[in-house]
Amino acid sequence: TPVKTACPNSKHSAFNAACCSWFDVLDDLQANLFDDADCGEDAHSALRIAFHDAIGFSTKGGKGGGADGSMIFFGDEELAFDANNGLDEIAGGLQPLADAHGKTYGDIIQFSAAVAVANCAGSTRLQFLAGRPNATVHTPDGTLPNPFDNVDTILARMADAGFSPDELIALLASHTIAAADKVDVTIPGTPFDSTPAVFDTQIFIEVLLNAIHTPGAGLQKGEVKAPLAGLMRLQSDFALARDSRTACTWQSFVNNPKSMNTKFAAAMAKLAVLGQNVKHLTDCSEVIPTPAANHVPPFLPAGKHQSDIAPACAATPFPSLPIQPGPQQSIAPVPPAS
Ligand code: HEM
Ligand SMILES: [Ca+2]
Repeated sequence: TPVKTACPNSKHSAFNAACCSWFDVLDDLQANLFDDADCGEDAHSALRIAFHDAIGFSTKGGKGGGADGSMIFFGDEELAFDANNGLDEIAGGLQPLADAHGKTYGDIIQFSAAVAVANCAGSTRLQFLAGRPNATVHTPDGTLPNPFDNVDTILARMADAGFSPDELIALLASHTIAAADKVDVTIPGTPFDSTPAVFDTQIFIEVLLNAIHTPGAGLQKGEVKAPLAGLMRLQSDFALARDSRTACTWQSFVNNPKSMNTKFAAAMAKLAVLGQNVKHLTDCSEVIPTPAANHVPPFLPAGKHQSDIAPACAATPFPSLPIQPGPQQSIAPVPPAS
């Protein structure tokens, strides 16, 4: 049976001694960037930048190098793209961390995303493979799906990068720990579901609620009405939840956190190595912490009823969910990173 050996600089021990240096990164990241292993704004941003770095890739070639850290390595160019608005902050936090520990930007981005997800209760541990070389090519603008794109455009871009519609919906579980700073700059930190610090299925439920609220300074490009005060809904999430190609997969996660987590982890494992030769990478998944459990089953937010759901999967009825007790809440913004 495999045995762990103590790592030299920390309280940790590892099955693979080559992974010990990642425990040092973990301790530094958790203490100094993630405010003591928090599922807050910095953790959310770390997951977002992992998507934005990796998706700049085409199975046909001619785009970027995938999960290669070009978002930081060529940050002067790539952080200026509209779709990367706001990612300068997390990039600026990760760059010195990578430099201090002698890690590449491609590795630090995917590592911090896996740790970020682990900081959010209800998630599952993601795979982490180490050893991505430095980026060598700039990613051109236009590789990110936009919230104002139609479903055809979004699915085509994801397919070009090698992802099926089902995999995209699984990846969008990420929007359960997400908020927008830049869609409407008058209301920074406005979350996409009522539980932005919990990796639960609420995003899949709440995007299917009928919507009545226009937050902030009115509806912006790529934004549609929200179901609760304090929430924001992206037009892309709205459309993908209702399109016949994706609606049933979307709904399938509503009452099934286990399936959501399994499929999210599988799609993230693929995303994290886009453009990389996995034969040259070392499995350091053992460094990723075990997330806390979420003991709250999927619910309709207080004040909502089953009749407020607009089901969109023709094949299967929307599951019956308990209603959160108490009066309807206005959802608080995610506080800015300190
Ligand atoms: C159709 C595809 C997608 C679109 C159109 C989209 C769009 C957006 C937009 C507009 C924001 C708000 C940014 C801001 O204003 O601060 C956002 C946030 C976020 N997105 Fe996505 N996204 C997509 C897919 C994904 C995927 C696949 C992931 C991860 C695997 C992801 C992770 C996140 C996270 C974690 C945030 C929150 C960032 C924070 O709170 O700081 N998104 N997304
Ligand atoms: Ca959530």
